Amino acid sequence: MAISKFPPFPDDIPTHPLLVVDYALLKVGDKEEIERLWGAATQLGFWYLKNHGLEEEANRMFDMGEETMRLPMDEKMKYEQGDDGMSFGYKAAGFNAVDASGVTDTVEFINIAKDDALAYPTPVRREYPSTVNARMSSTIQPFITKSVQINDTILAIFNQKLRLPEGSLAKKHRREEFSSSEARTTKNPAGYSNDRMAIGAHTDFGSLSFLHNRLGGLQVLPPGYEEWQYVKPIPGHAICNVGDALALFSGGILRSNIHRVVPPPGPQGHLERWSLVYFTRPGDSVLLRPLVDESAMIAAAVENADQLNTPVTAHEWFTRRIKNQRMKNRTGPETWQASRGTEGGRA
Ligand SMILES: O=C(O)CCC(=O)C(=O)O
Ligand SMILES: [Fe+2]
Repeated sequence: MAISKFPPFPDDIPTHPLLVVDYALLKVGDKEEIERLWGAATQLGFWYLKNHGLEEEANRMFDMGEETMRLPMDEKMKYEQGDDGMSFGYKAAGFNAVDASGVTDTVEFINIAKDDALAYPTPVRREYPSTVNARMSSTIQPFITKSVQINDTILAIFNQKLRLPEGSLAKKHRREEFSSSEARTTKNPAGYSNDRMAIGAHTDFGSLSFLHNRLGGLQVLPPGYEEWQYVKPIPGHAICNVGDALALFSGGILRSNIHRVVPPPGPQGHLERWSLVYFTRPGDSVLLRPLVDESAMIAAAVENADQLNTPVTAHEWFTRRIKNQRMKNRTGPETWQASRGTEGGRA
């Protein structure tokens, strides 16, 4: 799935520029690059990441996604997420709401638990379609292992910048503890009108998202803006963003920005759109609350930050949000409200 085979992103529609962060420089502790990352994570909460070294793995994940979505629908449905708030597995198009009125989403996706990929061939969270199992060792494990390494490096930088004791954020994302961390390959079929939301406006649930896009369609609503802005895919550049869990841990210093997905713009509009994300999320038992006891900087920030009235565990948080975006669980606009995170002010 080489990016060059797609028509270019149109040059006559406005896009929102993101800072470009060089992962190779982050890895060697380059101070200027760390400042650039910090600026991006605290202002918009989105940035491009170049030199991440995952292009090949990402291409193979797109192949896995295509193979999986080509399976007959009744086969895919054997691995559906279900209505109890579990994220792992297959989600059919139309099974989630995109807004409070109950308009349905248009994407299908397959979510693979980090825990299952790393424990393969022993299923520890759930079972997957044959197309996933066939690529677990060759494709999914390497993609997840490298994504985890990259996100761990970024978390260690945030740990230091937030003046937390060494390893504090790492302890909330331990490899050994079960979590909702997962890889997702998403397909949005062509043919929808350009204002039909593929994925409704949301903040990401977890700590860090690492996204690979080939076509346009991702939009952000930056602070102070009233109109959605496209984020232009750049070859070789991943798009990274902060999720609600890190925003909560940091007392709002790190920003979890609202975003959504619409069909690709202009000459890309007639194409199906594929995207790939690795979501780093805290361990299931971790409480989502500002780390005020561990950092004076966070304690000072927290007074004017969004925070949960009653802290919940990461597991409770994900279950509530995933469950309440499912159409099957919808009773009215309140169900959408119950699926929201920090984007509406106090969560
Ligand atoms: O497909 C994209 O560009 C973004 C997907 C997304 O926001 C998500 O799955 O949380
Ligand atoms: Fe997202």
